[in-house]
Amino acid sequence: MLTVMAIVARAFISYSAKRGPRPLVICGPSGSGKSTLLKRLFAEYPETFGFSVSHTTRKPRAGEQNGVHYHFVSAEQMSTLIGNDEFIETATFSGNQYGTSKQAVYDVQAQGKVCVLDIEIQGVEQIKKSHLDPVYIFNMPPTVEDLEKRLKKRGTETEETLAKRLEAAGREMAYGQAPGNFDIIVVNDDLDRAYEEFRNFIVTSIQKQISEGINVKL
Ligand SMILES: Nc1ncnc2c1ncn2[C@@H]1O[C@H](COP(=O)(O)OP(=O)(O)OP(=O)(O)O)[C@@H](O)[C@H]1O
Repeated sequence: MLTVMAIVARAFISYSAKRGPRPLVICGPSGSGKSTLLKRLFAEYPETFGFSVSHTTRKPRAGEQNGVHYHFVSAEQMSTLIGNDEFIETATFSGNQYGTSKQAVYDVQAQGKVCVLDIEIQGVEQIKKSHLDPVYIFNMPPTVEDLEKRLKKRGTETEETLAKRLEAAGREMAYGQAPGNFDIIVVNDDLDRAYEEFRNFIVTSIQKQISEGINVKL
């Protein structure tokens, strides 16, 4: 019995090692500070992390390269990919479809980088059904009142979009705090303190993977 378990464990480790480092899912209400934390993380570890290249049905703009800025696809190709369950998350903005494919995440892993996925709850639910096996981080503000203040101060919202974001925040915070949904909940109260907790958790996880033979630069 022990031998079978050892074989299974070894097979799993070698499978993961081939795939590369585990992706990093970061989820949290709009305005909770995900971009702020990620920006600091990328600045501190410029070679460790990467973003996946999304698919889109919108036309390329001048200077945009297929496979670099986006994978540009037709609406028909997009539907086929969706039908084949290729995406972690899809969304529609002003008539165009966008999506993060599982393959795009594997491509980042193959470069020995930790693929960062800044996704919403639906994406988290999708990814839990996949084989991507990421590390899950939920980022939240101390209170919804703080969130409102920060979004107002950021100056990016109309009254309507602000109301929508705050309404979604209540649902998201309940999901984020439900037992078992995330590996860690980082409350973004004081930015320096929150960043330290965020960074230390990620670095510890990467160091563990390195000790298991995964190749990633830290
Ligand atoms: N700990 C903090 N204390 C005070 N303000 C903060 C803190 N963290 C972030 N902010 C500010 O709050 C605003 C929202 O942060 P940010 O844009 O990083 O959020 P986000 O979660 O990435 O939002 P979105 O999902 O809409 O992109 C920004 O103006 C940022 O400077």
